Amino acid sequence: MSVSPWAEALQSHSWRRPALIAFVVLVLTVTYQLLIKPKARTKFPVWATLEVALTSYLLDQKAQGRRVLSALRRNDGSLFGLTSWHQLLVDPPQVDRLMAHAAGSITAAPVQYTLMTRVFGNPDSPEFEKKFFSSWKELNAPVEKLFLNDTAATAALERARILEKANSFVTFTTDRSLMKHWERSADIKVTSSDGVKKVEASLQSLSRDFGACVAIPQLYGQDFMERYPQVLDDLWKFDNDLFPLMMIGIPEWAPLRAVREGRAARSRIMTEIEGLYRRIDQHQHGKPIDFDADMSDISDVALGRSTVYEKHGWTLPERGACDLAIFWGQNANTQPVVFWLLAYVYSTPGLLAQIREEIVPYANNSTSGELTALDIPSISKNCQLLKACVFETYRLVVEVTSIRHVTRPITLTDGERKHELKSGSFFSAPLSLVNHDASVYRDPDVFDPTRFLEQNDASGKPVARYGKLKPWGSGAAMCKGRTFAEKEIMVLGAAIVAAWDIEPESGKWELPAMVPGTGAKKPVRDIRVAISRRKL
Ligand code: HEM
Repeated sequence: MSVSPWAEALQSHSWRRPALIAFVVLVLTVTYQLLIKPKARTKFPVWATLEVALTSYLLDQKAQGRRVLSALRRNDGSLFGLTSWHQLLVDPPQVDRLMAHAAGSITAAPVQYTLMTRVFGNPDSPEFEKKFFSSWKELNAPVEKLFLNDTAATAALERARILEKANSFVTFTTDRSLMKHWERSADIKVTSSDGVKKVEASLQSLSRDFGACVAIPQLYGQDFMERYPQVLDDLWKFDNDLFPLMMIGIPEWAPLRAVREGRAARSRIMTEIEGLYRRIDQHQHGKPIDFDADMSDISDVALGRSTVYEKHGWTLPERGACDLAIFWGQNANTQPVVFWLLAYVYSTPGLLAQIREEIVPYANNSTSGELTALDIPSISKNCQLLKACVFETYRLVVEVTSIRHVTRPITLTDGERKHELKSGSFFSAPLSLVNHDASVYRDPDVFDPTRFLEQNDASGKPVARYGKLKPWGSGAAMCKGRTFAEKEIMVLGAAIVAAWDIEPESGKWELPAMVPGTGAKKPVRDIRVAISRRKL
């Protein structure tokens, strides 16, 4: 989860004006905050979000930007920051050392608390704060057990009936009531040319919602999806409209349509998750279950979190609001990455054929193109070119800033210098800044998965390695869903590539420009494509 969705926007030249506005807002906010001298600083300040964005933008301007920053910043060396309350660290080896500090010195909990209260709709009250800080570690444990553990993540994907779903990626129907859930927002049209039946669709909506329909039941069960048909519309409305505005401190009462509709979507999601946790509570206490709902496939994540919520006295509405963070975190980055991966693989000349050759032992088709077998463990283990494509997609579309609160003073050795990070301050590491640096990645704007392929010394075969890429953050608070996310992206990518031919409706692949998202970037427009069963 990145909290600097505007950083990327500021890196494009068309955003210079917003950069200037952000700078002015930043200076005013810092001055205001310093003047009123707030007592507690347990929340990540709004002005620091803007500071991350502005600093990232200026650093990307190389010498010129660094000159401006040098004039403004408080420290020198690898630290950039206007105040002693928030410093930005840009040197990757330093970041790794700093992030390796024990939990007694740095923590991500106040950052999570900030998101909980600023974005996910929880009350910012002393009672809630106490409840949150006493349980957040315990609440993360069930998430780690399922989404971080290799065997558990693979088993979850094996339960997700991906083969069957991938064969119905498009169903060649225009009757909305017969469509699969993921087809409903893709503006489907059924056509045929040269005797081949095709579906015209919006690729981003289709692939993003397809991924969400695979993932969400692995968290909350199928019944949740069926009981709440608007779930995907609400998720993306909250993610696209409300989340970035809340992060930059727009008040909830702001008379903006995006805020009003985003809040309504958020409130519907929270109510539905609250209803789910009521049923889980009934199930766990042997009581009659609302609607006699099917509870057989609710994940151990939700069951385990329910136990922790109960232990710490969370009310049902609080459970709904808190779990929104997990629901959002499970989907907000993963599903856009599935879209971009497909867009890159289908549009890069020659790559589709190479990937198909690589996955054929693990994703078999019948002569009519339908998938007949999908070997999930082998795809994530053996398909190194596909994995390199996923890494290259992360590099191009995932924006990451790790943020921590300092709980004990830290002395940072920075070459000849020593910096003091004081207790109670925050520091941020904009980890994806390096992803666009031509001295690290040659031709950084080009999609080239081979940059992540290295030769394995023992086998002599190519193997995909992360190198300097850090899509999951750094240190102990690194992403708790990364194993599941990466497997999901690879397997969905493999299944769709194996079963479907996809061509741009315009006749020529043109990938849309990107705008900052809440982590993964979003296309400025969807891509209209024609999809047909793969010709073998
Ligand atoms: C491509 C997909 C994903 C990306 C790029 C991603 C990225 C990230 C990043 C950058 C962080 C912040 C780490 C830091 O502060 O250093 C994070 C945190 C987190 N992510 Fe993910 N994530 C993805 C998918 C998922 C999934 C599927 C889940 C499952 C629920 C998940 C759950 C979490 C949680 C619980 C945290 C908070 C960890 C903590 O504070 O201890 N993420 N993620």
